[in-house]
Amino acid sequence: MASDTTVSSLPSAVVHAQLWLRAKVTEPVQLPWISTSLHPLVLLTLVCSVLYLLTPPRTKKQRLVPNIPVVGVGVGGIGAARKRFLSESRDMLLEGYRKYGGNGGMFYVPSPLGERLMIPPKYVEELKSAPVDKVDFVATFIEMFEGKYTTMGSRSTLHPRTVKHQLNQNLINVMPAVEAEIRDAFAAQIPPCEDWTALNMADKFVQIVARVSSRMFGGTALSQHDEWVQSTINFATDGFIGAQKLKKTPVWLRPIASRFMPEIQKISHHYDVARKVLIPLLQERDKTGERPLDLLQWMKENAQGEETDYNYIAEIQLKVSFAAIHTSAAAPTQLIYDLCAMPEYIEPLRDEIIQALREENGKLTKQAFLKMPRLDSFMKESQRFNPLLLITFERLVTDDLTLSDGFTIPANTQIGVPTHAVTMDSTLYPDPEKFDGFRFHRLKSHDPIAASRQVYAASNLASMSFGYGRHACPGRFFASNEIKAIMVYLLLNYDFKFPEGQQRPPSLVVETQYLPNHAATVLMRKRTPEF
Ligand code: HEM
Repeated sequence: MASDTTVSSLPSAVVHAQLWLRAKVTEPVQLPWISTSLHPLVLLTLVCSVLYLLTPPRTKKQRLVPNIPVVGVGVGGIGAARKRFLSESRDMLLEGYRKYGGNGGMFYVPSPLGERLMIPPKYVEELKSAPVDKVDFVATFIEMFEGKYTTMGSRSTLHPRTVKHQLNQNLINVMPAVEAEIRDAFAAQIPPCEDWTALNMADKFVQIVARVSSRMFGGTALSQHDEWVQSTINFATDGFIGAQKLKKTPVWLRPIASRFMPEIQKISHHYDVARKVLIPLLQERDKTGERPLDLLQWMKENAQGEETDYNYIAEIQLKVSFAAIHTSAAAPTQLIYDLCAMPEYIEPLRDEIIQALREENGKLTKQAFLKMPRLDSFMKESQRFNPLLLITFERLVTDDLTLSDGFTIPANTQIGVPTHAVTMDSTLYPDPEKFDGFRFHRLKSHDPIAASRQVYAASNLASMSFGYGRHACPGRFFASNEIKAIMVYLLLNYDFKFPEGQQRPPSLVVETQYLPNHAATVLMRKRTPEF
């Protein structure tokens, strides 16, 4: 058995993130600048003045609605429960939903952000169209990723509106380039695998998806630009680790501590790379008049006012990579783990793909995708068990908000839907604990009218992995095609299995995130593809 020593001996940024989280979750942050040789009094005065200038206003206090239960509070009180949420949110959400959420009830889950109010579907319908300044999507994101320091989160509408319109209208037009990039990225990332070869596929998929996404963002000028591709990957990882470190630092110290954190410092380097690579590309297009079908060009053409500044477009393009790469790379990772754990699904999926491609002359057309309902179903079932986010539709209610039945959500309440727990509800999903890879395919065949509600990219009250309402993920249709194209390539070109004795590796809970395991390996062997 061979092993991929060149790459697997260099753990990726995400592995670092996971190892860091495991190791440091209880460690206080060390501040090297504290051990200075300045006189203690001078030091104290200096520190106090800087803190006075930099300390943010105190965050407003949350008011809990009486009679709504708070789950998971045990002997250690609310403080211990909030800490527990960091690594046990999945269990706490399942407990809350089973006890109180099932019949449209509400509950709070304690978390470091405060007690989050889990709301029932009837309120989601009403809140999905509430004014954005009252039910704030971006504020939650900024809080979650310490956006004030990491820059994660953006109130720009340039990228959501461009993804929603131009990208979604061109989904099939971008596919040939996506397919070509998948072939190149696999060739670059996966060794020959003539015999079974142990690979860390979680890392490989991050690299592959980063290249494929970059191809859609700006063609080969981006997908073959290694510095850009690595920055798109590390921008997210640095933001994620930086945010986790900051969360363990007292609020009043964050303005200073953030300046000394290597991850936060690296974020500005990623912006430098984005500007260095993207601005000349945009200027070149001005000169030649070239209008390629890619996101960068569509954003350039959609931009208005301050958005037309190429610095702005470059920064936003980097932020799109945060939304697109680790999210989409998680899916094939979870899928290969599921297929290794349940190899009985491999041949039926392969057969379906071969048949669909045969009927479409070997091309991944829109029709070809429609002829792969089992693959779509398997992807959705895999996401039901291992979604990237355990809570979605996260919003901050900024002012007291009274709903049509008279219930008032107090100002400064973080709301959300316990999406994963909802998909484990037996009234919505029969036998929910059973992994049934083709359940959505059967549902679609029995009820063709409701079929669109059962597809991977669907967003409805029973299926909110991509969120819901005006901020529902606009990239989900592209993600669905991209992940399918990767799985088609994988299933046609490789056999795969777990090393002897290895079980399906569990996902890692980090607050509301449920991350694919980056420590496991998969044995890969090349096969002769039919197409
Ligand atoms: C499997 C992959 C993906 C998952 C699981 C995912 C998930 C999500 C979720 C849960 C939201 C928030 C929705 C809400 O709260 O209602 C979101 C928003 C967003 N996603 Fe995705 N996403 C994925 C891929 C992508 C891709 C490939 C792109 C870009 C091409 C993208 C672009 C965005 C943007 C721009 C937003 C913000 C929408 C807004 O501000 O209104 N996502 N995504």
